[in-house]
Amino acid sequence: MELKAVDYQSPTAAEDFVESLRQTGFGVLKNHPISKQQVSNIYTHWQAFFNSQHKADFTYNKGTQDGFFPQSVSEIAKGFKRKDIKEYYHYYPWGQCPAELKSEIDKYYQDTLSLAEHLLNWIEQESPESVSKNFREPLSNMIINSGQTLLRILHYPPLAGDEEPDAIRAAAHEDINLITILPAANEPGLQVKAKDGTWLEVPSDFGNLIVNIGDMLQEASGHYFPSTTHRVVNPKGADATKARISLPLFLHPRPDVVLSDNYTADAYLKERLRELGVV
Ligand SMILES: O=C(O)CCC(=O)C(=O)O
Ligand SMILES: [Fe+2]
Repeated sequence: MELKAVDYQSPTAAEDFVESLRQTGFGVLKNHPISKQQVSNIYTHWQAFFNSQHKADFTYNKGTQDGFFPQSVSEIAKGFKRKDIKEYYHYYPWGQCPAELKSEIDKYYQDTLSLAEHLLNWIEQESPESVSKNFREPLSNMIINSGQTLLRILHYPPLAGDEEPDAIRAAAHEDINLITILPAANEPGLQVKAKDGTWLEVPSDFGNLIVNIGDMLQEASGHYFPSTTHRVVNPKGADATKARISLPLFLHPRPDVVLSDNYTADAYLKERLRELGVV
């Protein structure tokens, strides 16, 4: 298995991209409409935020889950015991946000949301009839005005050397949502699990956009699209002293969207968050 970047402008882009999602759960796009300058500005500004004490003023709200999550409450992936070596901020347009960062991050959120609608149309259009006939509404419709779509700004601090031996930046997991859109981070480390169990590097050339299938689209497609396990490994050697910032947008359906005979989006999310011990 190999992950090749698909040219967003190519006449066969939809077909090539969806074929990659089907085979690997991941698709990589180049030559896409998200501005690199915008992404690199966000990395710079949020790195400064994570470096400042100001972040503690935005500690997450327990009920609504928006705001800053310090390393001490960072996630433990399903089936793992160690906390990931990361801190992060959950941005929702309705949630708390430092005033000086708001307009930039909101623009990115809205731009990427529009791109997501387009990519969900590609996915639907390229799905065989036997799969798409089970979608209860157009996929791109599911994310409109959902209020649940989450932009996570992740900061993986430089390694200090005193980490617990088996702790990693992000332990192996699957995403819960429909699809995730992620600009290549400023440092490598993201890996995806191939069907044969080996770990493959996701091409991290700055400017690539990485898209992956989450559990909700796997469920809605009757497992036609695989929600693939991925992780972020620790840097070695000289890279250990480098921080890494990444910016996944987790596209969530409206809570009332019916995913399958077994689940609405709301019931699915609650079940998964309970398993993770988040609610
Ligand atoms: O940091 C990354 O590259 C990926 C993060 C991720 O997989 C997640 O937060 O779900
Ligand atoms: Fe993930």
